[in-house]
Amino acid sequence: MVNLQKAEQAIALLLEAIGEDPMREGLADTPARVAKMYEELTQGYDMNASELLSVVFHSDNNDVVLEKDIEFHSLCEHHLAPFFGKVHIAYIPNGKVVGLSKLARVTEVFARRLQIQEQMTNQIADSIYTSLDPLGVMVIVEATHTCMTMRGVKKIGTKTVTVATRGILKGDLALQKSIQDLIK
Ligand SMILES: Nc1nc2c(ncn2[C@@H]2O[C@H](COP(=O)(O)OP(=O)(O)OP(=O)(O)O)[C@@H](O)[C@H]2O)c(=O)[nH]1
Ligand SMILES: [Zn+2]
Repeated sequence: MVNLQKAEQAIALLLEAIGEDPMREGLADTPARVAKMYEELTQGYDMNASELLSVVFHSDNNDVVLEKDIEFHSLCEHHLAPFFGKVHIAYIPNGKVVGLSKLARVTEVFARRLQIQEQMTNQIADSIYTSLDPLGVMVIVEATHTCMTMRGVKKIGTKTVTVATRGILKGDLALQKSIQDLIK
């Protein structure tokens, strides 16, 4: 849970630090707004992935299930700058499948935190691998980091791609390739 009062004080201090007057008309409500925004952007800390993935359905299918192009927004833990893009989640069921919306919800659980992209990718893969006990999981995340585009090296157009594989997908390059082809 975010301590809203503390967050408001911090934002007012930040405004002062950059030479602004936090009491001027346009900024008077800004500390409260920004505190609420951080509450929303970090609500993943209060969400539980294994609870979300506890409602499963029996299925004899053991071919790939892919939910692709799940959009996400997160905050990089180094600069508190947004990074955003798409998550693609593939898994090979082993008797259990989960409602498709839950894959998007699991993405929210881990995106709505201070993150680095590699860790977010691994956390999504691990939660599905642990909760569904599938034969394999592959998670691919493609993102733009505003800490690299609007500041620092300012390399507009750069994308970061991270991959996490679990189970039989770890060593099976042919299966990995067929999932990548489905994503294209
Ligand atoms: N591996 C990884 N690095 C990230 C991620 N988000 C931001 N970074 C990087 O974190 C690094 C932090 O580097 P520092 O040298 O401590 O910070 P900095 O001086 O602000 O670095 P510059 O961005 O190069 O100006 C930068 O290279 C960022 O590009 C992420 O999700 N994963
Ligand atoms: Zn950053």
